[in-house]
Amino acid sequence: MKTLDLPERPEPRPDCGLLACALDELARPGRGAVSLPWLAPGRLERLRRAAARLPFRRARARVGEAERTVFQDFEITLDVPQDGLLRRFADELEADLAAALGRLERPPLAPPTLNDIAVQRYPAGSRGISPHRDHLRYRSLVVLLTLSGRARLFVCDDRAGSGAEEVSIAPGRLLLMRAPGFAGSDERPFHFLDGVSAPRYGIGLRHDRTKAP
Ligand SMILES: O=C(O)CCC(=O)C(=O)O
Ligand SMILES: [Fe+2]
Repeated sequence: MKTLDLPERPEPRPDCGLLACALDELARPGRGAVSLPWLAPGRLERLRRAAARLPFRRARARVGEAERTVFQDFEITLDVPQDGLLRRFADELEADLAAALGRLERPPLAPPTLNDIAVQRYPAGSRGISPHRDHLRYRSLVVLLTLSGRARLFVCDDRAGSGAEEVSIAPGRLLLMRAPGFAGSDERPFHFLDGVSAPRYGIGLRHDRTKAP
């Protein structure tokens, strides 16, 4: 007897109203990052499986000199197939950001092209990443999607981690962080990640001004 595989039930699109609200909230003075629920478990698990197949390498344990040293304890890959699920997610997110920005009276940025995708993997017990600012070449908005795991992300005032405020990176959530050019400011918030108690997969989506759009 033949069995019939039903096509996957289409999942509802994420709510662009929520994304517009989050972008508006991020534009408030003093706000470095915000997070919002974004993907349902089914889609998330498919993305996590696609991420797990990528060729990771260990990140350098320390970058920068002397008091500017940043400690990193994760694996990373930038080798994301152009025709795969992760790139498709980035394309959809570009469209969702454009739609959300279109709803705002005073959009804090032009719709970004997410031309830089990094996938990171942290084992349980990892030390995470110490306080740092993302590179200057990343413009307007940094987006982190958490695919799985348990960890804490904080936005803080300096390299010592003073004034740390936690922003949720529970699986399925999208974290939005300011980058230079957001709301007419050059602000690059310090942030760090620690407390990895279950293996984390996360995707960082950015606009790198040194690459083709
Ligand atoms: O694990 C993440 O999602 C991002 C950590 C981070 O801040 C970075 O790699 O710049
Ligand atoms: Fe970062």
